[in-house]
Amino acid sequence: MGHVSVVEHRAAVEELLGAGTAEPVTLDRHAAGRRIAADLVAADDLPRFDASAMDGYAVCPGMPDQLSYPVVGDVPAGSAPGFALRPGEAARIMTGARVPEGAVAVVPVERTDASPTGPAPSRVTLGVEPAPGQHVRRRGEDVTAGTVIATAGSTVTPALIALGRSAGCTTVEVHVPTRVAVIATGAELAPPDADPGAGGIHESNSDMVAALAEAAGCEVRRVEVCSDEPDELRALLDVLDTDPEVDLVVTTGGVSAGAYEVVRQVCEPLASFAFVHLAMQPGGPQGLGRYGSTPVICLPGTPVGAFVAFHVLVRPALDRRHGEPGARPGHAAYVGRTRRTRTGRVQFVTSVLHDDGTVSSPDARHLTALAAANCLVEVPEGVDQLIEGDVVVVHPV
Ligand SMILES: Nc1nc2c(c(=O)[nH]1)N[C@H]1C(S)=C(S)[C@@H](COP(=O)(O)OP(=O)(O)OC[C@H]3O[C@@H](n4cnc5c(N)ncnc54)[C@H](O)[C@@H]3O)O[C@H]1N2
Ligand code: MOO
Repeated sequence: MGHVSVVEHRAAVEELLGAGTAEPVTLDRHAAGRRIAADLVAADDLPRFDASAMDGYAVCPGMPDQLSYPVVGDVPAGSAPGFALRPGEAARIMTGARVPEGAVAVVPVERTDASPTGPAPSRVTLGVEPAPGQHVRRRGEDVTAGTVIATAGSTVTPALIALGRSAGCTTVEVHVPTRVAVIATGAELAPPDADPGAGGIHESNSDMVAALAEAAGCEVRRVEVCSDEPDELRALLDVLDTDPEVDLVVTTGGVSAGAYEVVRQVCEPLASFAFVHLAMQPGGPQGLGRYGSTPVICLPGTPVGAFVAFHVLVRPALDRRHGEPGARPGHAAYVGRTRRTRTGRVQFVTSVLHDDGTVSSPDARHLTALAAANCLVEVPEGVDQLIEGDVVVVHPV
């Protein structure tokens, strides 16, 4: 095992995963939440034409104080008025309908002597003198064709679906989720519905890692649990390597120094693989490489180690592939009892960031602390204790 820093290993994971791809998808509800890969440009003006904002009368005053008009037409929404208003004329018009050429303003029906229902009258008298442009939504006043309405890196939201569709866009270019297979390894692992027996344990990593991958925008294609038999793992990896719908395999367990480290036994002989013990705790033992042509990332078996390693080492590479800005580390003042930490390695302490901006690391153990945590406090290699008031680096999880 070589000695590699967290930063170096994170870069190696990024290099192994490479850049992501993009695809056009229909701009519909299924696109909501997708990360946009290329600027989205309005295909049409919005509104597409000068449109009425009210049910009422479009008027073309013949003189400044004209209140009484002959009604020369009726324009329901969806129709194209086949006439132009001449000075002194009015037309009945509905909200959203295209205003006839010549119209200067729209007067709501409530401000006239006309009935809101029934056939259009032959004359209408206004209760107010309209201001020019009143209640007319001008063509392109919201957005004009060719304008960027969403930039690469932003997300498809329900509001963007409304804007994009209204502006005539039918598709949007989005990042393609990385398709992931997860394999938890270990002879001791019993599925949730099985009795673990005397030496077995309840298996948990497979679905934890799968859920972490989904939270990182991946599509999880397979979730497997494999024994410590090298042939079984090999057979599984062979299948996944020939599956064109798997971009990445993440394994857990079998990477440390024991006699039955199935992941190392199968992968370490392969030229592209490297197994290392990072100066990081938890999650120190790590491996990566290609099985055939498929990138494989090997996380340690301890659930807390696998969780932390996923966050610290794998998530940034996935974020990059998916065009995600990624959660930025912050700073917070440590509160609570003095906590001893081990030097010689970077430690990621499961912690709670409070609303007042302070952070504490409850003295709970392992998975209890992980389940209660909303962040990891990064303790640098040379630091041997956390004291109240210390300003620490905090990674949201
Ligand atoms: N002699 C040494 N022993 C160990 C070292 C070392 O450097 N020298 N490193 C320790 C560290 S740190 C870690 S982390 C673990 C990593 O070990 P493995 O990746 O080989 O994982 P396993 O041995 O398979 O399992 C470790 C632990 O986690 C439990 N586990 C495993 N998989 C699951 C699962 N899917 N669901 C729930 N729990 C799981 C497993 O039962 C073990 O208790 O090695 C240390 N040892
Ligand atoms: O590196 Mo391990 O137990 O500390 O996850």
